[in-house]
Amino acid sequence: MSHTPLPVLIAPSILSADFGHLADDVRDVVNRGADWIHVDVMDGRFVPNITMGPVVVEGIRPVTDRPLDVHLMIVEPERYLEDFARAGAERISVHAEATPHLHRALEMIHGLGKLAGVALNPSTPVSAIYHVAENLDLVLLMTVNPGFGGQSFIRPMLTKIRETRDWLDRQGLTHVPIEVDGGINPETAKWAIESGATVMVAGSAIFRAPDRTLMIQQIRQAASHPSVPISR
Ligand SMILES: O=C(CO)[C@@H](O)[C@H](O)COP(=O)(O)O
Ligand SMILES: [Fe+2]
Repeated sequence: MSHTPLPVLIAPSILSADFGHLADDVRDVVNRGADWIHVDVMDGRFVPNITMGPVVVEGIRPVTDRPLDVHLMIVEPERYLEDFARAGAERISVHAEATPHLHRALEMIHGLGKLAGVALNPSTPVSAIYHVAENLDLVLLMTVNPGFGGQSFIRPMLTKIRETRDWLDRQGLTHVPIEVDGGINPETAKWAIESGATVMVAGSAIFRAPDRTLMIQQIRQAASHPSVPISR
């Protein structure tokens, strides 16, 4: 199966930014090459952590013209879609596990004029999105268990990335990117890109890098370097 021609995009997760200087950190990663800004919304119910809501999206919206990529890790996401759309999200991803009405949630996002993504936990099979093929602008595959930054990439997710890419391509959805989220660094990005993902979310790797420009470049170009065996 040939690799998708979609460009590799870098989406720094502001979960690892300095919240006391959030605008400065957003500006900084944009100036250093970020394509999207990834916003992790957690409610303390879907995941065991509480982070930020629409006011933060609204606060960073004027800071950059880069797309704000909102990842909702909240139960009943339908209740808040309008708030995030109004706050300035460009894309909104909801977890398949967080709503019994996934199709409706995606239609709501489109009705608000936004791009719709579905996020899947590591344990959720790709078949969870079969019924919403026509409603997808993005598939977000968690490569850690959601809830926290700084965790290690779960390697068996590489098979799931490949399975998802093959399924999307078979549906004629070659334009729909796969975003990977969790434990992304230049090494894991290489594996993920070679498996068919093109949007790299990275929080700790970018915000804690001594040289953020270099880190963004290394993640973007990860797959251009010679293969090394995946160590076990
Ligand atoms: O959605 C999540 C975590 O649930 C992510 O977006 C993390 O924020 C990624 O952080 P790193 O693993 O890159 O540090
Ligand atoms: Fe995320």
